[in-house]
Amino acid sequence: MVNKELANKRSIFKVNKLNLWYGDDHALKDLDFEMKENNVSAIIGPSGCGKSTFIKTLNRMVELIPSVRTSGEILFNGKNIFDNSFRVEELRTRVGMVFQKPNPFPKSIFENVVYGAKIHGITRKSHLMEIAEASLRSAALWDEVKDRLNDNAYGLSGGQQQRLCIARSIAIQPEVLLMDEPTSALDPIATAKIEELIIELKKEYTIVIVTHSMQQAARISDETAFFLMGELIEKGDTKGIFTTPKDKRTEDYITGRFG
Ligand SMILES: Nc1ncnc2c1ncn2[C@@H]1O[C@H](COP(=O)(O)OP(=O)(O)OP(=O)(O)O)[C@@H](O)[C@H]1O
Repeated sequence: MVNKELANKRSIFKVNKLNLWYGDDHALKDLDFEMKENNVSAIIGPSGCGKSTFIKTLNRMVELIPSVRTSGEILFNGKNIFDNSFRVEELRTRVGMVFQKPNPFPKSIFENVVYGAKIHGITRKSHLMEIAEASLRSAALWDEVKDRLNDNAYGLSGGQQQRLCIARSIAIQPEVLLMDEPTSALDPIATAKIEELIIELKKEYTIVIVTHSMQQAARISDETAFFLMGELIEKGDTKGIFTTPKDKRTEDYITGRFG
């Protein structure tokens, strides 16, 4: 069944025939993938199938590894991110990333959130304070930290640190948030908070989340993509993928026959 609401949404990323090699290792194979605005896409698949590589390609972070070579195109708002005219700094500003392990800087909570804004030349204290408050509110952390903004971020719990990292990403107003297993280092309560936050954030952002938890993909994503050995086997409406997968390999994976 064609999801009409989804079909009417604007395309943020359109990936055409993407291949990626680490030296001789062919890690992504002929991927086609489309991502619509204000949607949560979950990427699932067994270890080593290329999930992290794929999302790190979307903001060209993967190119920090010298052996990487790519072919194909990734259109971001219609422009190929591999074109020489596309500035990688701009791409990474508009496509933020949150990692598996929370990685705050060894600075105060406030300095963590406004780090990107300062790099972009904002210096006025009142403006930085506005950015910090808005970002921390969006990341559902404001109430917990508003009285200790000058404390070191390392004093926060793991779940709070992860929400701080989300606030830091939001502070530079990206369009897309890439999340690489953002709850795998967290307990169930902190995980539930991040999941609620993701559902709230999709009103303003387009989100791609890599997850090993199929329950998590089912709870929070609109679309799910199943990767296997560098190939995109199947992608579609999350409910459809989990109830009536088209490919036998997807079915085997979601029913726990391998992975
Ligand atoms: N820096 C690297 N250098 C060389 N090969 C790499 C590098 N990173 C990943 N690979 C290889 O690329 C393939 C895909 O790895 P990737 O980390 O993207 O998979 P994944 O699905 O995210 O795995 P996991 O679920 O375990 O995190 C694997 O064969 C891996 O060994």
